[in-house]
Amino acid sequence: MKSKLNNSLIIAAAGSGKTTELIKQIIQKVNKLPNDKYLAVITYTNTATNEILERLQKKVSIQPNIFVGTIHSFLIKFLIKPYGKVLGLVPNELIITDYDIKVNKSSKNPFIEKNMIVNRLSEKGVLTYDYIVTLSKKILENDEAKKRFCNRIRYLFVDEFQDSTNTQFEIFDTLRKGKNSEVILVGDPEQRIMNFRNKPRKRKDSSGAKKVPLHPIDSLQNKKTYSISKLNCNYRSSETIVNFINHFHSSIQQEWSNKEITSKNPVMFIQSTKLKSIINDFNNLCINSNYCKTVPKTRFFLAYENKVYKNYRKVDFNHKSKENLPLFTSIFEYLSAFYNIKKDQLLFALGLEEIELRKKCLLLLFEINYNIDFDFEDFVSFVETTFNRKREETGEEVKFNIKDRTKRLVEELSNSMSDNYEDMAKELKEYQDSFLTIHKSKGLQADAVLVVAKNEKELLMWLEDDKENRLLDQQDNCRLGYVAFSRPKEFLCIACLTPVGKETVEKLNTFNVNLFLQLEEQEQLSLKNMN
Ligand SMILES: Nc1ncnc2c1ncn2[C@@H]1O[C@H](COP(=O)(O)OP(=O)(O)OP(=O)(O)O)[C@@H](O)[C@H]1O
Repeated sequence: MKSKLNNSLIIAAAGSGKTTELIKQIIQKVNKLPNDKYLAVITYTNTATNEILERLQKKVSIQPNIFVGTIHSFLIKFLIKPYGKVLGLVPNELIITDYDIKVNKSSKNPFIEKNMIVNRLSEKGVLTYDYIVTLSKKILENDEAKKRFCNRIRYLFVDEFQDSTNTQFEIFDTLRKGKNSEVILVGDPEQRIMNFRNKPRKRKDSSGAKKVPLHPIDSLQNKKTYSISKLNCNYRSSETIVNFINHFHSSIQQEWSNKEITSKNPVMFIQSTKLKSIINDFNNLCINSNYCKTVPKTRFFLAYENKVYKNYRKVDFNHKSKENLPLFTSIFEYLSAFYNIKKDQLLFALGLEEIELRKKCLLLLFEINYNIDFDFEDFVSFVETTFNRKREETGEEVKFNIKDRTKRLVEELSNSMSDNYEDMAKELKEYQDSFLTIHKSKGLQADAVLVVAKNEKELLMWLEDDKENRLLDQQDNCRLGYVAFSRPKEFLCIACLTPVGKETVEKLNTFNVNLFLQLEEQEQLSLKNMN
């Protein structure tokens, strides 16, 4: 007899051990899975896919009817390959590309122009990632294809559901509506920070006014179609940090659950406004047991934009072994193409010691991977100045006409980097300090974290504690604050690069944040007050 289907949305806030819960639920379902049906798990990255597969393998045997993969591989396997050709929507041979088509901003209607290019490519069998989703939706308009799709999958798990687009959700929801499958969505509404990539389109409401619709992870919480459950534990952070982040979460109040983290370090606001002093203060606080009970081993320096820490992103390389890490091989290859020099001649041609070259490669890596506002024009001069290519003998600058090739080369490099994400995470772990954008810090954790706002407005968005205002935030600003504040295990410091007003200080006080002003500045201030 078929067991009752329970479609559910699991709200899993930061540090709640989401993957552990996901694995537990998958195993329960594997035990009930009929041989002729599939259990599918949609993950957000290849790294997440591998982690889930590895952890599952330890507990159950992975049968061919278990699928774990990204949304695009899921759609290709279950919709495009079986029905795309039959329905005459794609030719026989398919090429899948993650190339993002960009049309000229000055174009009259960039949206239509992009669609035309994407459609023309698909006729030739070249499918972009975005188009895979659109095409899948089109396939599901065919009743027979829809029926077969629904009959094939018994259980569908979706990890990081907050980052799905509305169209992706409509595809998952088709399975729920088919009444033969169970859909389990897992995510955290407060960690939805990919709007810059998945911008939701405005739709007309009943009064005819154009509005951006709520993301399904928010709207489903008021409907009965999915049963809602919440993971209330926080296994990552100290009690003070859990209490602090609870002010901002719109749907969960977490409990401090990792009793091994007994320190009650206060959350600090560093009042200096110069980055150098802020970092200096943070360094001092980390080694002052009145503020931070144990000296942190790993630390994150976070900001919205990478450029905040541009002068600090140098990492000490001297203790590294000389083995060729895959990531560096990719960068060496990139440089060799960029300068048109054979790989083994790079050191000589650039006049650098190997250790120097490696340090500079790391700078390049940070620039490509962590700078989301990255500009190709600037990038050429960034590479040229970083490597400062001069003729050894004469010191004369050597110039190449490299601009045209840059974009392609950088894309190739950044693609190979995302494949190597695990290695990169390992490399980063070797360093005690990591300078990251908030986007890149998602899913990671460190003992101590410094989060720097570029101005008071940004800080106030991060500190927004009104649920309605947070829901209406289309730019992810409030949620970026939540992601950053929820990274530390033991110690959290916040700072702002512009002075903050009395009201902001009062707001910080209501959240039990302690203010820190360096002694010298305190003295200057009291002198000023006396005069
Ligand atoms: N059931 C558990 N008991 C004890 N510790 C746990 C449990 N689950 C996870 N942890 C630990 O808690 C920390 C946070 O877990 P994890 O990174 O899986 O959280 P998450 O839900 O993915 O958080 P985020 O959404 O912020 O990335 C990790 O150090 C993990 O080892």
